[in-house]
Amino acid sequence: MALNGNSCCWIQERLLSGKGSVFPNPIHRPSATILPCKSTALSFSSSLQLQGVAADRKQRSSFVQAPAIRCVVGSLTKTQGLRFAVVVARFNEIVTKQLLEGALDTFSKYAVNEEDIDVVWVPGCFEIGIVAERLGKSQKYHAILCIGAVIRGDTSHYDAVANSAASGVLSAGLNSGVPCIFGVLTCDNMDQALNRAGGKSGNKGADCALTAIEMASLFEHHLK
Ligand SMILES: Nc1c(NC[C@H](O)[C@H](O)[C@H](O)CO)[nH]c(=O)[nH]c1=O
Ligand SMILES: CC(=O)[C@@H](O)COP(=O)(O)O
Repeated sequence: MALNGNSCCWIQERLLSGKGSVFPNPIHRPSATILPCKSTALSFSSSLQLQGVAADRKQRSSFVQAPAIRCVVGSLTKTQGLRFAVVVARFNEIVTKQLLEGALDTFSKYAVNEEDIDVVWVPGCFEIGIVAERLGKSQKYHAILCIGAVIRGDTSHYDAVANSAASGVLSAGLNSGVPCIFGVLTCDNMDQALNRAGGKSGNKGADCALTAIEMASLFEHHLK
């Protein structure tokens, strides 16, 4: 088990303090050799001698400090300088304009500068993917928010449009390397759609704007 400088110093401190060994259990000695950092090599060997002394005097109860797990998450409060494109479908505009309004309100609430937001209108959800990919590849934006509403009709056309929209947005993100957020409603009727565009079920456009901010921050502040 290779240790970093911090854990070597911790082990040295623990041994010198006589608080028992640093191995979790005498019978479970690590098979790998502990590799102390060079600066503590000599003092480390004397520490191991102390370990024997300490062990004679006290019941061994010890633990090994695992290296800290690094957690990475995008921020919702570090939006300065983040640029966004919003691709919105005109089809079912009574719904999509409310999704767009929810998204823009959220960007404003989280201090995204208006001059850092571009809105691009397309005819329908089927056209979102190719436009999102073009915007992503332009490298002008930190995230692309894709907004639309696919509402079931009398035929299976719904499935073609809904599935194409989803795969189009996914491909745009993967191909451009810029987060593309799926803010497309897929509903059985207009009531379901309106309820999710500012009605009793909230506003999916606002929700996805938050996702866009977090992903833009994750990529810009942590994954470069
Ligand atoms: N039925 C819906 C459509 N249909 C149009 C397609 O998106 C596309 O514009 C057309 O097939 C030409 O390529 N679009 C929606 O956004 N929502 C629908 O419910
Ligand atoms: C999702 C659609 O394309 C749909 O609105 C078309 O309606 P229909 O299936 O009645 O032609």
